[in-house]
Amino acid sequence: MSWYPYLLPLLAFYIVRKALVFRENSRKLSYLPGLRSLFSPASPLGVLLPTYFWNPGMKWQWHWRKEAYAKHGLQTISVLGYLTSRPAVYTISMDVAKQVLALSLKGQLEKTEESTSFIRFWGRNLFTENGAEWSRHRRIMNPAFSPETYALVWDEATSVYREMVDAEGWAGKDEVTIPAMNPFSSKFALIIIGRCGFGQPMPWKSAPDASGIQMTLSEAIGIVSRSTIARLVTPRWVYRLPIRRLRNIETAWKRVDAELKHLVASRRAEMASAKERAESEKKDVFRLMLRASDGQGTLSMSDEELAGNTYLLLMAGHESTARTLDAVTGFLALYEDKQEEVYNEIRSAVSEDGKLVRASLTSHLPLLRDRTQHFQKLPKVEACFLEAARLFPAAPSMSRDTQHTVALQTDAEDGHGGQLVLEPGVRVAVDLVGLHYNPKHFPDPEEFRPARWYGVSDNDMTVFSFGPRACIGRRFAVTEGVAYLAHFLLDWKVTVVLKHPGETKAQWRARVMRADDGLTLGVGSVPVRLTRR
Ligand code: HEM
Repeated sequence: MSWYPYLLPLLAFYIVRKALVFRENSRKLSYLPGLRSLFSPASPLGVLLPTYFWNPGMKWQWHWRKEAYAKHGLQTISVLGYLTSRPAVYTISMDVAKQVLALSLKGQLEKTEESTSFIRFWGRNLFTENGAEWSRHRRIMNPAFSPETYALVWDEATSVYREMVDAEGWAGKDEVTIPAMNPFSSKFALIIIGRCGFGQPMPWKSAPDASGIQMTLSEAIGIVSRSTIARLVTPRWVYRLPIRRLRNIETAWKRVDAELKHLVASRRAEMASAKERAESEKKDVFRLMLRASDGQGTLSMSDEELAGNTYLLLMAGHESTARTLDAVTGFLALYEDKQEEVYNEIRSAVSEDGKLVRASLTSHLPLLRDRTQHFQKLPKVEACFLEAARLFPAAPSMSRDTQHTVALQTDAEDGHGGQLVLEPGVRVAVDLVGLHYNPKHFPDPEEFRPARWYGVSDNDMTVFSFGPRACIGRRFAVTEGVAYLAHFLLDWKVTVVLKHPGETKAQWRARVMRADDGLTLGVGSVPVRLTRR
């Protein structure tokens, strides 16, 4: 029997249904002007299809942001897709952002459906949970982010940097040209999270894997992080089709999954043995998390949750830092005067035996801790890392869904008459790209100006979100970034590699420092030249 006669009615049904949904969504936000397009940015088709005039895509905050907000003279706008279901509101106002993030804890706004669907791959974890469950995960994980962990991060970052220089053959050279920084920063960040996050040996030159799957763990993790968004919006069977690229993705997911389960099981066994626990001096994040979990009695974590959090740490703690390192390298190559300032600061921190002792985690860290840990301060290096993360925020938006009617207070400039009332089922996103380029909060936002971050407290480091749900790994990331940059910039002067002799620095910036989207936001390939100091 032919199915053609049913096609037209089915299509008509689909269009009418979408039109009704769109009408209902528009009603919910009828008072709030904003962006209208075929697909909304976070919908499956919106994610899969590239940015085009009818599809804002995942990079809309980059390409369409200025027009979208400026057109209506608003700091908070609505974003609706004609063919997608969830009505959304995006804000670049700090006041509104703070309320959104605070309400997340009071149960009025919760993690989005898409965020919680990560459970499908990873199991329940800190990122996917809300309310009391979130607080249980956070309580168990907090002790794992301690000064001892950061000391380990500094030491490992120092060793990995040295291994990289030797293994890549840069040690004996006066000049090295690097077509793209990303393979190095990505590998660096992966090894750091492997060693400091999970206590895995992970050498720079990793041996091929013995599990029979022809893919190293690093390769597999790279593929997993690049394909996470696509896997969220495509069914599993797609990856079993006889297409090599798709099969590789499936293999990578299996490889990482097996590795993490093995890690959980082996560390559990280790912890179960009291003797080994007493002997084990290792303080990686995973072991500390497991210890804290054991100490929580009925509030401890299950194996599934441990695996979920392991996945989370691996993904959240790897790419975001690597992408920020790419961006900061690019900016320092462009702004040579800033690089010189930073270099002088690093030189002044070198001890008499020519070594860089551990730098402080954040510039305002209590002095007492600094003294006990023999930490030094490199505020200018830290500020460069934060400024690059402002210009290219690895997590470009933080989205929540309303559970009840929510009222957000707005100021006069936002033009909503003092209050925005959102019905249940509306998505609210803090547009971190827009907020970071909002001249009200960051004057001359396009300029790389690290001094903006001098003396800023942890709570005001917007790049890591703010409030109690801010990034748990922020000090981990900052320590790693500062340690890497301090060693790298002490050895090398970094300059841009131009495409042709006539290319200006402004053209280089426009060509290279462009948004490249994936699981996280960052720049693409950063071609630089290293000249020995
Ligand atoms: C430059 C590097 C990093 C940036 C820019 C960054 C940014 C962020 C942001 C903006 C959030 C909030 C997301 C939201 O509320 O929707 C977040 C959450 C989180 N980050 Fe990071 N992060 C970085 C590095 C790290 C590292 C190194 C780790 C772990 C080792 C980590 C682990 C996490 C976790 C577990 C959460 C969820 C926290 C919660 O929901 O309570 N991040 N990060």
